[in-house]
Amino acid sequence: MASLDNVSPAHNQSFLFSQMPLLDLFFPGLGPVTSPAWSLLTGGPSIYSRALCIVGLLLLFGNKSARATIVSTPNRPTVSKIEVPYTDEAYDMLIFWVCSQPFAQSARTSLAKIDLKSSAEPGSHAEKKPLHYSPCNGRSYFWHKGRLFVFNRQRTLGDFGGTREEASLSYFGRNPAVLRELFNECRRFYLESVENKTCVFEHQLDRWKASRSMAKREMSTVIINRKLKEMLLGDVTEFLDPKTRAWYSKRGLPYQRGYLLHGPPGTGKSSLCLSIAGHFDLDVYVLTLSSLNDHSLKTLFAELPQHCIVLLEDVDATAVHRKPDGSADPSQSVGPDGSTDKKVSLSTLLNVLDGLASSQGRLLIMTTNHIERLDPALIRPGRVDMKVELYLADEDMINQLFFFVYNHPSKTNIRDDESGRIIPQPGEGAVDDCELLHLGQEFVAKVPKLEFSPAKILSFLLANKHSPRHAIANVVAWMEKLKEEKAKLTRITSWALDDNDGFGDH
Ligand SMILES: Nc1ncnc2c1ncn2[C@@H]1O[C@H](COP(=O)(O)OP(=O)(O)OP(=O)(O)O)[C@@H](O)[C@H]1O
Repeated sequence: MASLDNVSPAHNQSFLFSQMPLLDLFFPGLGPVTSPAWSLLTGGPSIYSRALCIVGLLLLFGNKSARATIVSTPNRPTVSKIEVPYTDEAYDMLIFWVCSQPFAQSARTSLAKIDLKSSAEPGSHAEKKPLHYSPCNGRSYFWHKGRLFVFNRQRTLGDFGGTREEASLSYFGRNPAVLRELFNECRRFYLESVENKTCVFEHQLDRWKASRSMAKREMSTVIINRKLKEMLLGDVTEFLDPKTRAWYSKRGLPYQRGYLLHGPPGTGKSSLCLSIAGHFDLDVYVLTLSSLNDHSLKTLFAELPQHCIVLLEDVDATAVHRKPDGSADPSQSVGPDGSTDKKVSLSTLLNVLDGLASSQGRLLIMTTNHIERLDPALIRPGRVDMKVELYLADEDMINQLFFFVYNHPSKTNIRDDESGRIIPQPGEGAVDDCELLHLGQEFVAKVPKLEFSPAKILSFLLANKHSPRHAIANVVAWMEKLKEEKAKLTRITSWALDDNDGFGDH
């Protein structure tokens, strides 16, 4: 790939001469004038000014056909074009590829954003918040594999104060296969960049949009009851088996499966969902019911791809109302604060979950801290096929969490070639396997069972990650502190309630 802007003058010149027969093909009559013009053009400061020179020369000296070509470019039928809607993942593929190309760096109009994906090391003030530029609101001309293309991206003000974007890729030729080949290249480039990552999609109005991609979370990093984990993995594996799909299809059943992950905060519900996505290489589509209405919910379900996870987090927080006669209220749902301005009705939610408008092969994962608050219709078999309860840490989980922190694979892999023993890592307070086993037992003995969430224990261990002995020495004091904080919080809450009551009495 080469842009007119980003090649050294000498190289640029020879490169451009190699393109001249091609220019002749698309701009009949251009050949005789290009030769002296190239030397002028290759020294120009930007692609824009060079493009202007070309246009000027053609209009001045070109024959009738060349002038006509310029005037109607690039909307003439001699130009092939692919348009890409903003809300499609193809848009991300194109923009991602474009931004990696040299011509993007010299675009005259760009969109500047903080580069959230930058892997720059924190610390240096000068390198904080690096910027990322992408061509915008204008045409960029570029050469790719000996052909001239045009990238065009327009941002306009959309409905409700938002921005609308659209992009297109054009090619000076009639063969659409050339454009498709380039687009395929964009697709491959994009897919390579998200390999070993889990892509998360969120909705903007009633369209899905890729919001982030994150490193796949390994199943082994989520510490839950081992049998439960095996059962869950087995169930998903069987569901995603192509034979199961055929089985569903023969019986005319919607090919989809629902899971409810429930349990106290910090027990790993969201983490488990992400690790399932990582393990089975599925993308996650996050639904936020509170920002949707019936119509957008239906549209979003209709636009789900095959084989994906739909995640409905904290589903109790947007409980949907029933009518007094017990049927699902078609017009209202209630937010956690009791307000009735949310617009997804229970009946519509149940319908979309039943799969009438849904994709084939979707896994629905709902999470909640309060299963008792959910409408029974929402979690009846067929809509939720498996309920997975996650607990506060029991003995086995405390032990697993301890080993997860101090015996991480990255450390155990570093072994002495001859003895096979772990080589202590400097500054890590490293201990050998046997000692770690004893320390683990000591730690487990000090922590009460089913009292702390895995999130809390993990956070404590991470604060002591360099030394398991420190963790053991500090764990009792840590638990005392947590208890004190909890008691303080309870006092404040009851004081606030008493105060409110007292105020109300007056
Ligand atoms: N069982 C677990 N195994 C490993 N890490 C866990 C586990 N539970 C929680 N964590 C860690 O604690 C943090 C919070 O976990 P997560 O958000 O998955 O919990 P949750 O149950 O979804 O919480 P909430 O109900 O508050 O949304 C994450 O950093 C996660 O890595």
